[in-house]
Amino acid sequence: MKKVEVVAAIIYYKNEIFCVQRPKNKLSYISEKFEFPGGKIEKGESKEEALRRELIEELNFYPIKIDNLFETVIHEYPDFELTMHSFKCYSETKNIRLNEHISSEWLTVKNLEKLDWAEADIPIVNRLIENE
Ligand SMILES: Nc1nc2c([nH]c(=O)n2[C@H]2C[C@H](O)[C@@H](COP(=O)(O)OP(=O)(O)OP(=O)(O)O)O2)c(=O)[nH]1
Repeated sequence: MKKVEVVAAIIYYKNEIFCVQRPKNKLSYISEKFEFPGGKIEKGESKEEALRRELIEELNFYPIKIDNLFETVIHEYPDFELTMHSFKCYSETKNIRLNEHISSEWLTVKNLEKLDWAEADIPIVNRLIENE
C-alpha cells in the first residue's frame, strides 16, 4: 500500500481553532472534507520545516509559536496509508486567507464535532475534546 506522511497544524487564536475545507477530489473520502492545514513532508525536510512551508503555501501564514508534537495518527484510507503528525500552533490574527481550501471556520473545541472531518482527523478532534 502507498504510504503518505503529512504534517498538520492545529492553529489557535485565543480559544478557537482554524478548520479548513478541502476542495473536490476524485477520492470521495477526502473530497470537501474538513482538515487541519498542512501537507506532505518533502525529502530532506524536518516536520517543522514542512509545516512552516505548507502554512505559507496554503495560507500565507506565519505562526507565532509551534508546540511540540501533539499527536501522530496512522490511518488506512482505501488507496494509501496516511501518517499524520499534528502540532498546535498559535496565530496573532483571525485574518488568514485561503490559497487552496474552499472554506474555513474558527471553532471552539466543543464545536469541532459539527464539521464533516476527514476520517484521519477524528482521533485528533477527539483528543482535543478529551483534553478540554
Ligand atoms: N494536510 C492535511 N492532510 C490531511 C488531513 N487529513 C487527511 O486525511 N489528510 C490527507 C489528505 C491528503 O491525502 C493528504 C495530504 O495531502 P495534501 O494534498 O494536502 O498535501 P500536499 O499539498 O503536500 O500535496 P500535493 O497535492 O502537493 O501532492 O493527507 C489533515 O488534517 N491535514
